[in-house]
Amino acid sequence: MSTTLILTGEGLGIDDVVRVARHQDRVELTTDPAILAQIEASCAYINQAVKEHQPVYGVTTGFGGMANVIISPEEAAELQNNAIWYHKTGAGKLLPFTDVRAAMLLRANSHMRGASGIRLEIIQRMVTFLNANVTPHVREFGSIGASGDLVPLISITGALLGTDQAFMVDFNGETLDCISALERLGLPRLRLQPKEGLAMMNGTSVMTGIAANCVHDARILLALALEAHALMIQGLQGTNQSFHPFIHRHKPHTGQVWAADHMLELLQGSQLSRNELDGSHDYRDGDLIQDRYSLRCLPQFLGPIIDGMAFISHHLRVEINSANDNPLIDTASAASYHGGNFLGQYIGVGMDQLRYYMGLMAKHLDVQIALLVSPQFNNGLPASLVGNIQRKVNMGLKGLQLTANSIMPILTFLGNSLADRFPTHAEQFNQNINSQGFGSANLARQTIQTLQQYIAITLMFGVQAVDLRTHKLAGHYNAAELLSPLTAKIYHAVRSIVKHPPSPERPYIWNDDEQVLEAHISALAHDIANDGSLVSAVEQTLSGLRSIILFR
Ligand SMILES: O=C(O)/C=C/c1cccc(O)c1
Repeated sequence: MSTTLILTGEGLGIDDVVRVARHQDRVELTTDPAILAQIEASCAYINQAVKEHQPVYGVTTGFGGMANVIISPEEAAELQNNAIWYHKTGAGKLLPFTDVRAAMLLRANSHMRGASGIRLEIIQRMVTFLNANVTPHVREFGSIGASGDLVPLISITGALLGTDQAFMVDFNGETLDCISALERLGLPRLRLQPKEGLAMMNGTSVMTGIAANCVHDARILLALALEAHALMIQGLQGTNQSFHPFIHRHKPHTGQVWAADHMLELLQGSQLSRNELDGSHDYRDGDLIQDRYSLRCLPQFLGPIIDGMAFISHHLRVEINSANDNPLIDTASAASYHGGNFLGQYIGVGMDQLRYYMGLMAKHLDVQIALLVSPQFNNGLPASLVGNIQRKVNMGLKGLQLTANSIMPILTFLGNSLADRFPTHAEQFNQNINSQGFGSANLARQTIQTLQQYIAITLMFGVQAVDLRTHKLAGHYNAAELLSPLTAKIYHAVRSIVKHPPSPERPYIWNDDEQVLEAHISALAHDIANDGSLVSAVEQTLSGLRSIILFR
């Protein structure tokens, strides 16, 4: 259901950003007189400072490493408008429009805090663009995340104002130059007044918008990964004893305890996994008395990822609701302060962490797949999870594992940090520390899209494994009858997306030449990326995560 979001500069959540960016929820600026008066007062402060020749960075001086240049009142507006031209230097592919929409929303929200000295008319223009589905073209290279996302934000600014035809937009699916777009919207072209160029470009909104979309997706992938593990544990006939509350009470890290409790919930009622919560140890002929680490230590391994995601989400939310340009105007004290809220280090470090965690998650799932396909470790299932073992020319999920094995190393590679690789010489050594937050967030998007493919594959392994285990235990292949009620939901969702409904006669994959697995991967990954039925099937896991990862 579409709602209207009111921007006040506070209280905006990650899910709000996603609703506007991806689902076209409407946006309005608050009509709260105190907030509007504050915005006006910040503009009045700037105009006065210009008139009185007061030394204020970027208002009556040049920018950055040229801040020693004095700017006269006559030149003050020109300084801002000129910034649009020399920052029109974006390179590479266009950013997804959903990320640019998130960026415009966050820039407007930031300005509503009334500390930036920008007119309401320009803030409103971002909202008009959002509601009319007009999205400026922004390129993937150009920001070092230090003085904010200067180059990407200027692409937005030039389009909003109609500075030149070189600034292009997507107008509801049509590519247009910004001047034609403004005509269609019935809006005049605008010029910036003193400080407004800095207010627009000197902030973290693009990297933060990308990060919000990525964190939303990462939470879904974490939920799906937990459910895939639950399927695979049942496929391997693992025990629930490793998740016993007694164990985790004695090492009560928040994420670890939650993961253990949740695995118990996910496995509850399963007739495939071993129920040993009473402390019994089900000795199996010649087999290990306890599960291997990828099963037994799951809460200890995933716990730090869950806690880490909570940390990232918390700081992302603070950034979303921040004034992040320079200088900031304190109208109550009739002062302006030179600082550096535009340094996107929380985003840079946060997105580095996010990619690192996603890489760890993939590595964990990859080893679970390896157990499943290896008769030495899979507790009696066929090699490579072959369905029809009567047919010798049948290799099962061998090719699928190769694809998984080709993706996992890329995900762990993408887990490398970027924030520590900053150029100290940037912008005449003025921006000599910089966050690389924009680059890190762009890499995070790549991680998310790659992991969506990987999780799709993981689910295919989980589903085939539980069908084969069901056959071993019950003599038929319909795992839905023996799975825990919670994991039966994701099982059904997978079977329905790949258009292979459960059957007592045969597992998901019987003979190699009966289906194109590539098409299955693609259909499942598409469903995940679009919050489809797989995401609905794991709602209980998502809502559990919501309780410990700040989800708003
Ligand atoms: O040092 C600062 O506060 C800002 C540097 C800056 C801002 C805008 C455009 C630039 O080229 C540098």
